[in-house]
Amino acid sequence: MKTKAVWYPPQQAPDPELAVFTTEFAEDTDRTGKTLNKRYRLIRRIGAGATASVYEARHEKTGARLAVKVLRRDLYEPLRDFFGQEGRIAARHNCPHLIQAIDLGEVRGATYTVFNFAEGKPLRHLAGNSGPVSSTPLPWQRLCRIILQVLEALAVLHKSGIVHRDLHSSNILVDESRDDFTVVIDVGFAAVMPGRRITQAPEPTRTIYGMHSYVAPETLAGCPPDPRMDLYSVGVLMFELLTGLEMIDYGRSFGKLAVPPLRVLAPGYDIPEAVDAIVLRALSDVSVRFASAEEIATAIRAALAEVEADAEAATRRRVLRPAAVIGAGGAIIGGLLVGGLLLATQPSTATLAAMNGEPPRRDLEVHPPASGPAQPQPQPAVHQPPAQEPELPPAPPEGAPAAPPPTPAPREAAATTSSSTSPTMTSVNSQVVGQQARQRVQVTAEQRLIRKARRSILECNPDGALAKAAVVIKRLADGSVEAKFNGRSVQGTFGRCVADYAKTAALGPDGELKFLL
Ligand SMILES: Nc1ncnc2c1ncn2[C@@H]1O[C@H](COP(=O)(O)OP(=O)(O)OP(=O)(O)O)[C@@H](O)[C@H]1O
Repeated sequence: MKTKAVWYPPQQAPDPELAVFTTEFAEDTDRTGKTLNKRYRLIRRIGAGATASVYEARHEKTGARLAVKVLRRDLYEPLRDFFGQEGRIAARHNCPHLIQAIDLGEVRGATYTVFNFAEGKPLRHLAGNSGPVSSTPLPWQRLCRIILQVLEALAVLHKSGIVHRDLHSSNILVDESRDDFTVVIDVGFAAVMPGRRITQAPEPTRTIYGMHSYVAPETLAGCPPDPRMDLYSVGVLMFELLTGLEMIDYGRSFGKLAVPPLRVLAPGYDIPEAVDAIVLRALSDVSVRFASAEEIATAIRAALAEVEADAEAATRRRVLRPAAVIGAGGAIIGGLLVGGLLLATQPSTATLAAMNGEPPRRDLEVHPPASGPAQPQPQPAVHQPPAQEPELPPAPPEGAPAAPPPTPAPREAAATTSSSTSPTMTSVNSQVVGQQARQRVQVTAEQRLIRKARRSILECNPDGALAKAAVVIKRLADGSVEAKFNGRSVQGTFGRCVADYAKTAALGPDGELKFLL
């Protein structure tokens, strides 16, 4: 089964009475230097928000490093109990990736919660980004490893009937000195699902908390808390950190939004289609979204394993070839060279399909990273979600021929909105992924060359017309390398830049690469 990156537009319109409030708040009293209940010495304030101030603190007796969150005294009275539940939620689990509360108290009318101190910096600051949104994409493998830890924390919350509701890139702390150890903080907006309530505090009704673009569409439509709402936020996190672009606020863009594949928005970052498919599915209508944190985690692990299998196979080939050559003499050298050449010049099925008259890909404008962050353009809806949960097709039997590699989806087909194109869902079946891994091994050498060529060409900043060109790169009889775009040579700055890359292209004699940019 192919892993296709498809986005299914959310079907629920935001509640028409939805009004957006940006909370204005007065400066909260800074309690730095104070000791709460003779126990917690507040060393410095590390955060001040709408509901609380957070301090780095020391336990007077044990010297333990802690974080103490003191609710604002002027907090709207009915909300005080609600936010007070954060400590109870954060104390009832044993997950290293979820912040743990160790005490609750009150001092002169101020309610406070004591947490273990989580080292690290907010996820959005990881790649040196200091703005509200990460503007430099994180390498996908690194991000996936961080997200797996976030999903572990979510799985624990969800099993206890709790929805976090405020997952965003500031509420995830990542410790680079400990191999990106990740902790999810701030369960202050969490909702406890009916039947699992742990306090009698009334849930604020008709009020939606959270960071605009991270809030799931069905939340804005007024649906009751559901773990899948957090999975939408995971999709937004991945989208923003993989592309360096801000996710469009669904509440303000209902009906106008389409989420294009991430590889189109962030060319040159080698985002595999499997990861693209995961993000688009997480951002899709709730009926087709992943059902649980574990389900996304399984899909992410499969994507990581697939790439690792590719890399291992490539290493094995690199190690095996010279040994065989040395052991068997000149005749085999000739054979291997021919074999290697065949491998390098054999276009993948996808390339062949595209080059053989199938409609070229008509994705969005391609924005090379060098030209600065691009904004996703409003597009027509891509697919309607199926009426019910789509069934995953059964895995092919062991030994069955591998499915053909994904063919670039023509935009025209992708833009049809109804039953004409039945949606294909991401399969998380490991057997199928295994098939894909085996099949990809056969084309890895060529894929690697194409990847490098694409990246180098995109770094030359092709203009809009060339950004989607069919490219042919060929070593000529005189040893030089020629690059043609839609059958034509290119001139000017772009042409010179491409020519510089061509001089370095690792193509054998008569070698040729064909691909869509
Ligand atoms: N346990 C912790 N360990 C280390 N730092 C923490 C911890 N808890 C919170 N912080 C720091 O304090 C900041 C504010 O924390 P938190 O998000 O919980 O407060 P908040 O008042 O709910 O903030 P906001 O309104 O911005 O969501 C965090 O961004 C983080 O940098």
